Amino acid sequence: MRTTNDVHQQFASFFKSETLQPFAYLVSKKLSEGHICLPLDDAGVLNEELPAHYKGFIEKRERLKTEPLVGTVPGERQPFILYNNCLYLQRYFAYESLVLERISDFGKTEETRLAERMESLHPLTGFIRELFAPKETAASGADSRTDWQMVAALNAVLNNLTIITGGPGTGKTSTVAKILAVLYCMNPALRVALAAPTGKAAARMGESLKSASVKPSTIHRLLGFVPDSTYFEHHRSNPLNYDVVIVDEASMIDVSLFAKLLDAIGPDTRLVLLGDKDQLASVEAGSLFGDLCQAQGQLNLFGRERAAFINSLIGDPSRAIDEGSVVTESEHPLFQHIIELRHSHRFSGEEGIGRFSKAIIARDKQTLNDFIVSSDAQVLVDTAYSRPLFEEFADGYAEFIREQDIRLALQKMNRLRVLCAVREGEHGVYQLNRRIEKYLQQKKLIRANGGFYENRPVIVTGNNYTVGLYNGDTGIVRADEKGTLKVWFEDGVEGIKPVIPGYISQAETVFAMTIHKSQGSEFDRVLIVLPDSESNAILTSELLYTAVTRARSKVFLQGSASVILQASDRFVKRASGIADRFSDY
Ligand SMILES: Nc1ncnc2c1ncn2[C@@H]1O[C@H](COP(=O)(O)OP(=O)(O)OP(=O)(O)O)[C@@H](O)[C@H]1O
Repeated sequence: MRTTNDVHQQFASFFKSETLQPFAYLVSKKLSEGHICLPLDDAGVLNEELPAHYKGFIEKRERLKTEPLVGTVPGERQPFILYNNCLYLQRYFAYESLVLERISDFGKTEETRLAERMESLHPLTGFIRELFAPKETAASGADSRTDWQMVAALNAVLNNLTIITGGPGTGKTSTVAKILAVLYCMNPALRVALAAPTGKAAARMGESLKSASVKPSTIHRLLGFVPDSTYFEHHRSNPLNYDVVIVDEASMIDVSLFAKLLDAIGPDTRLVLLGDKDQLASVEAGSLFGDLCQAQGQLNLFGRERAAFINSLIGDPSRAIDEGSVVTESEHPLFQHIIELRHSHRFSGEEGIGRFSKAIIARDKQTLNDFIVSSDAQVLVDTAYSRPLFEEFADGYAEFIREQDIRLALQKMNRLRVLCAVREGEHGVYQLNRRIEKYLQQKKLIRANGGFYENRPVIVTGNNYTVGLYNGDTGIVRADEKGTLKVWFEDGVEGIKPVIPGYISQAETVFAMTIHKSQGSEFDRVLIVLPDSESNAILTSELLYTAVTRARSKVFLQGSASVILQASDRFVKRASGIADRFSDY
């Protein structure tokens, strides 16, 4: 059997140079772990990751500079690029360069349009203030602090590129609706595109933005997917023909798609990227969204001139950008381009899911311990993996099984989910799906037979463009009026569509799913089941945070105290050189 390490070894063996081989091995290994490049500064760490026969070679890294296959100047067409003491595969260096170049281009275009955009916002002051008037239902205290939603929306009008990050319920969707309202007011013929990295995330964006007349699509579809090619129809020479492109769940975009998306945005198009910087990054290499959010150290900083202009539109000084966020003008291309929404309108930071998720990100052991010892109304931690709790949660699936109406059954099925960190083992997706099937079978709710049995919830695991099904789509098996079993999927906001099981070659049962797969989805309640060994490297604070924030109202968490605390202590630090390269642009 070929192991993953063999693949890296095979890649390394492809190069004849003894100096290059260990580094080629590590670059390949790091890429498979999601890193864009190999930082060369820590010989100890590098040596730890190398197989025994390469030990000692790392000390020779200075020689890389003279290797014929290693370029040291951007633009050089060598298989490897050594830059800022990081070793890249040429292709990934090129993606990173493209992202930097396009961000810099956005800034140059903005400069030429800023005065005109400011001028056209002025007459809309009344409309804007009304649009953003605090809701009476807003959580107490929400009105007496900077209204970052308003700041984000106004920047999105002024900028060509705006990045909006925020945790669950901080109003990302509400802000998008308001950005569109302002832009439509400025231009009633506005051409809008809405997109997300996966079909599921695009569908959820559609549900959240029901009032928008535009149907969100996947980024691949927006860019014009070309079968059997890594290129898209839209790129720099054939840019997207929209006034504004809004992309949700941007933390899931890998470096290659990120670069291609930015490349397809022309000078007349605004791009707004939304996401949660604290969530898991893309499965593929790159955590660009998070890296860009971290590139300046601090978020929500503005120059005096921009702050004064925005504050003049906000009017109310208590909701304006305060002095603490006003700093000396910066040349950084992302300065005034990233806004973090800091107030959750769904969760209080004082209790429940809001407090628990904040504690995970902050690695606040004391608070996590409080939850472990005594649960609250929204978060119940079960360190004993109690069977009754598991079965009670599984009972929730009876609701969709008993629902006759397929559309309602689909909605009910998607109200709850078991989320696993891993696939294999007692607490992995496969065994938990089987356990739930067995339990529901005992209750005579289903008759699981390994195939497409009636009421089997199914997740599609690969794109099928012919049938119009995408990785992550979920459906249920039900008989049609002739008694033929079909898999039914939600289709648009109101509709459903049946697909013959024979057309679905890549699918799994989805009573339980991986946390990775759950990104971009939300459920009323989730049961998170962690493996019982804290040494599992997959358990990170991002993973736990992503799982917990999938829930709208209730989280059940099965895992030992040490596993939970260890997970929150381990965070993914993906290597990319992007933050250090902004000074070149
Ligand atoms: N400024 C506000 N004042 C009061 N309520 C708000 C405000 N902004 C948003 N909300 C409410 O908070 C809830 C969450 O908002 P929204 O869906 O826009 O957040 P989100 O960041 O997109 O959430 P998520 O991505 O986690 O689904 C909604 O019920 C919305 O009506």
